[in-house]
Amino acid sequence: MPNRYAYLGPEGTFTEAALRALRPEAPDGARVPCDGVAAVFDAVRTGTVDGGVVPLENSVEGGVTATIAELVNGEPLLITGETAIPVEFALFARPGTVLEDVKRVATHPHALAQCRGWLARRLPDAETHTVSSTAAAARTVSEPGAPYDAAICAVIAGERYGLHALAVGIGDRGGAATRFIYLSRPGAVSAPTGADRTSLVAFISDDHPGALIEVLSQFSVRGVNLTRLESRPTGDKLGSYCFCIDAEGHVAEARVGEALMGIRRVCRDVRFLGSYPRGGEAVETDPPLRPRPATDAEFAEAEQWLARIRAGHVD
Ligand SMILES: O=C(O)C(=O)Cc1ccccc1
Repeated sequence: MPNRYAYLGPEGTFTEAALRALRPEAPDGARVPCDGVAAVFDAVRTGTVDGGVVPLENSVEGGVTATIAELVNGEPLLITGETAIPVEFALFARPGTVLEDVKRVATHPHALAQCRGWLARRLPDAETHTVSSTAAAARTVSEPGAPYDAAICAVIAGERYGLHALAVGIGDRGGAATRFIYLSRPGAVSAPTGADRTSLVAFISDDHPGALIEVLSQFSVRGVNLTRLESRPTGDKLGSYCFCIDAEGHVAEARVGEALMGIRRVCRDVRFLGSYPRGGEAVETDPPLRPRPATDAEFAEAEQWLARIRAGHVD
C-alpha cells in the first residue's frame, strides 16, 4: 500500500502546500485531510497514516498553540522533517458579493491575526470568526446558507471552492512565512545531514532563580545556536511552565548530545522531539558574529583527554 499522509485540511490549506513540498512524490489520494491539528496527531499515533504535517510557528504570529500543546502533553511523536513556506492571504467570497456586502469574515486564528490592519481599514464593521483552517473557512463560505460572507484564505483555496477574490495580498506584513513539521511515530532518528535541527521540551525541576539560565547555558557553553524558545504552561498548576526549544544541530553530534545530557541533569524531565534536516529556509548570508564555539575536533580531543585522566595518565 502506498504511504498516506495526514494534514490540517480540508484541501487548499497552507499545510497542504507544505505537505506537497515535503512529499512531492505522494500521489493524489495519499494526502488525508483532517479536521484539526489534534486529528493529525491522532491519525499518526493510531497508524491510520504513515506521517502527518501541521503548522508549528509563524514569522509574525509565533507558535501555533494547538501543535505545541500536542507536542508537550500528547502521546509522544517524533518530528522527522520540516519546511517553511511563504503565506499570502486573500479575501474570497461567493460570486456576486462585493466588499461592501461583507459583514462576517471567517478564517484561521493565525490568518486573522496577520490581516487585522487590513480588516480595520477596509472592513471596520465586519465581525470576525475563527475556524479550524483557512480552507475550512473558504469551503464553508461556498456552501448554501453559509454563516459567513467571506473567507481569508490562500488564493488556491478560494479558487478550489468556487469563490471569487475581493482582495489579494491583505496580510499586514509582507514576507510572512510559516514553518510546518512532519510527524512520525517514535523510531530511529535519521542520520545527521550537516544542516539539522533538534527540538525538545525542558520541564524545570522547581521554580527557582536562574532555572531558565541553567537550561540555556547548556547550549551556550557548547556553542549550540538556538532557533526557537517558547515557554508554555505545563497544565499542572498556575505558574508551572516548560520550555520548548529548537536548536541547530543533531543529537548524534557531540555538542548537542552533551547539551541534552546537561539539560537532563538540571531538569525534572526532558522530552526529546527529534533531530531532522532543516528545510525551506532562505539561504544564509554572512554568518552572524558570535564567540567562536569549540570545534567538533576540540570536543573529541577533550573527551579523549578526560578518558586518559580517568585511566590514570596525567598528560
Ligand atoms: O489554515 C491553514 O491554511 C493552515 O494551514 C494553518 C495556517 C493558517 C495561517 C497561516 C499559516 C498556516
